[in-house]
Amino acid sequence: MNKNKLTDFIYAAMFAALISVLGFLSIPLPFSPVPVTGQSLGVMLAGSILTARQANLALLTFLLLGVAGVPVFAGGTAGVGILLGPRGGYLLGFWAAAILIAFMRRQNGKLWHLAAANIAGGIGLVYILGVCWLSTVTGMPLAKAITVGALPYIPGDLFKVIIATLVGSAVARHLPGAKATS
Ligand SMILES: O=C(O)CCCC[C@@H]1SC[C@@H]2NC(=O)N[C@@H]21
Repeated sequence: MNKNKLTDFIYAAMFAALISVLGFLSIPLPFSPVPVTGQSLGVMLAGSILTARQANLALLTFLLLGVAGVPVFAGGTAGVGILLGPRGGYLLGFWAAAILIAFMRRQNGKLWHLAAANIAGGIGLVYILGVCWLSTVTGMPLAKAITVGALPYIPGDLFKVIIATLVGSAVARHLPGAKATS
């Protein structure tokens, strides 16, 4: 295996582990099947720091571990049932979001570029896939799915955008081969 591939696998494993650990920060909401979770912060950090290829590998590893029964999904859950259940769209959204953020991030770009990428991927894309899936799987009308599956999470996820943008830009500057943001 060449050095670049090894680096990709090491970074992917580190971020799959980070997202899994942040999944234990999970707060159930009584009115929704979707918990507040730290996972999306890990997803935004992956997109903010890794290349698109590394982010893809990280999220693929995270999803495969969860499907294989390792308790990496929110609140220490696992299994294909979670992926096919009401929360599955958010999990697929995580995958797409990490790749989108990494693609949108500009080399030596401004901090607000990274913040915009985190909002587009970590909130926009995750919510679109999550809410549409939630509505389809549960039979909930779309408006209700937006009310219980998106609106309550916006303040917390905007806070995660700020953290991921500041931490991501600082870390990326010091990682070999990573893209710096100023
Ligand atoms: O079951 C899982 O592992 C996925 C949970 C998804 C939670 C979503 S992600 C976007 C929104 N922000 C949160 O803090 N929770 C929801």
